[in-house]
Amino acid sequence: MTSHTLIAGNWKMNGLLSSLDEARAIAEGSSDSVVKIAVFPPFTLLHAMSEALGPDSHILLGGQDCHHEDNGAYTGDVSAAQLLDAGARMVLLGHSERRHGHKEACELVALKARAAVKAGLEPLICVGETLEQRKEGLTHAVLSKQLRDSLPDDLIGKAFHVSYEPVWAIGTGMIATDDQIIDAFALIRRVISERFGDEFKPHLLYGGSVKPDNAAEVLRLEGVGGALVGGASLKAADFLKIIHSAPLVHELKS
Ligand SMILES: O=C(CO)COP(=O)(O)O
Repeated sequence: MTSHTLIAGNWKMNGLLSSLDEARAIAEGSSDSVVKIAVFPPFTLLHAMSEALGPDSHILLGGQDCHHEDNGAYTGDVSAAQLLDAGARMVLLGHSERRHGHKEACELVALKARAAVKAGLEPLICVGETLEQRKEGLTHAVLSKQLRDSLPDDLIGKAFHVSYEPVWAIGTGMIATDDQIIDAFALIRRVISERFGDEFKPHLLYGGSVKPDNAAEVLRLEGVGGALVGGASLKAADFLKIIHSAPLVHELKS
């Protein structure tokens, strides 16, 4: 069984209205690609980007986080329904910059995932170990716990995605080795199929220092269904090179 490769760009806290030109260039440069493409701009750009790309754009948009409640007195937060309203179809959850920078626990990520699917968004849930945890031989234990506790039962039967992003590979230029990625993906697939059943095969992405010159190698690895790209998604020229180096489809392994 095959599925379209998903190439997603996480703009993090980057981008002003002037950056919409990059989004337009990404759309124009990929109009003939069957690779699934997603961009996660900051909240401030979501609606403007949705308008700039138009209602029939092949680029899926997503928020970088959402609150777990539908609405209420949560100053500074954004709900899943508000993201949808602004043009998002997806939402990033549990990114390590939130798990570590904002001390977000797995249980909170699970509540957010529940709110996301309830609102009709596809969550893209990130997991990954720190360098310390890897050095201590805890990678499997950390990933298993994050997957077990961050994925609510509400995801059963719903479209969602998981990205393996080793914390030490994010923004460092130090991409994980093929063996490290293959090993982590085998574990992630096993945990997800134990939890959701063999039939269920979400997109599994790799993230962490994916660049135009290493994307093809990562994306050809067994079971890698796409990439979640940070820095190299900010410039259309770089992101398009990654999109064009991706296989159009990948095998879904059980
Ligand atoms: O955090 C990431 C994507 O979510 C990866 O960031 P970089 O591609 O900049 O390493």
